[in-house]
Amino acid sequence: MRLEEEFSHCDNYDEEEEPKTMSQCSIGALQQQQQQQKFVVVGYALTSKKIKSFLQPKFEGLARNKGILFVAIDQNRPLSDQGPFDIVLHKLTGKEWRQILEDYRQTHPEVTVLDPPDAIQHLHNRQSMLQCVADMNLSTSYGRVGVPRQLVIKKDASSIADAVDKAGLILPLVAKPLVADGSAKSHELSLAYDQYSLQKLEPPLVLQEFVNHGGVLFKVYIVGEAIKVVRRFSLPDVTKRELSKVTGVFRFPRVSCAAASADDADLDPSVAELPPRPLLERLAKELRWRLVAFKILTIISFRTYYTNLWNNFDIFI
Ligand SMILES: Nc1ncnc2c1ncn2[C@@H]1O[C@H](COP(=O)(O)OP(=O)(O)OP(=O)(O)O)[C@@H](O)[C@H]1O
Ligand SMILES: O=P(O)(O)O[C@H]1[C@H](O)[C@@H](O)[C@H](OP(=O)(O)O)[C@@H](OP(=O)(O)O)[C@H]1O
Repeated sequence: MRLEEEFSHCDNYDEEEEPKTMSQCSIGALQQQQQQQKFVVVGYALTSKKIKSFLQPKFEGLARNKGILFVAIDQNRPLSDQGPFDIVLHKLTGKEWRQILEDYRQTHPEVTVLDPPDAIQHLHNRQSMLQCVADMNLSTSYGRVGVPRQLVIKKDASSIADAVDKAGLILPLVAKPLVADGSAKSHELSLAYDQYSLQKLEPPLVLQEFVNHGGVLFKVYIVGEAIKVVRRFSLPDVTKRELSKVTGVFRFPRVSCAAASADDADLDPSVAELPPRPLLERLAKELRWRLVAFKILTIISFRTYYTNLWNNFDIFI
């Protein structure tokens, strides 16, 4: 990437600020900047939903200040005729697009494709998405890292109750579409309280045991070495009493989206305590995740002593 070597600008750029003016940095430095300025060009191929949420004018301005230019890829024209790009950033799926990217990578090895289709294939399916976490079998001094017990139902809603019974999954169950392709539909989740209602679900889906976690979870963002953790409100715990009384399938909206931030909320310390940094670093390292966001649920019933919060917990991702 050309950013560090070739693009030099005034020191101390504040992420929130406009570029510095002449009076703020030396004329010599500015001239040097003009001579050396070479933008990192990011060609992007994203859905209109993603463009709206991600490419906000403020973000584009900030990127420009840092020497990064975002340029839309025209999907109706050959990729090789466009650019030149330093990076191709995409979040599209489909066989045809995959092939286009693979061909482009062959002919343009100098361009960083984020991410190569092969490397992210497993993320398009909620079952394979969590498999690497399960396979890792990570047990640290902070606790065991695992995934909620789950079952995949490919088709035939009438067979779900039997399958759940055989697998020994305990109700209530969170039902998630198997495919995770970034569409609004792929985020439509439901909570099934009783065996009989399971037939109302729509395969293909993943059924996951509901993990009580105190109504707050942690969303972890990893970019290279940088790790950022935020608190989000989540589904409330399901009590035994509620379970004995409630039946049916309840669809729920995106409960832990950015608008559901719990960072400034006055939370019980037993649910507010952030996951320990070394644990997150270990997770990122073990999984070799370089650019990712994931959620951590935990079981609060294990949180016995405040001073010992994150010791010996089951940590669910
Ligand atoms: N096993 C579980 N036990 C309890 N709550 C869960 C479980 N799985 C998911 N949830 C709740 O459902 C929400 C959405 O689940 P998940 O993150 O798997 O779906 P998503 O579509 O990837 O989410 P998002 O819409 O935030 O991208 C979580 O934020 C959490 O509140
Ligand atoms: O805003 P946070 O809490 O980081 O949650 C993100 C989800 O984790 C992503 O999965 C969403 O992207 P996709 O809908 O492309 O999967 C992403 O969708 P968006 O980019 O359309 O906002 C977000 O919902």
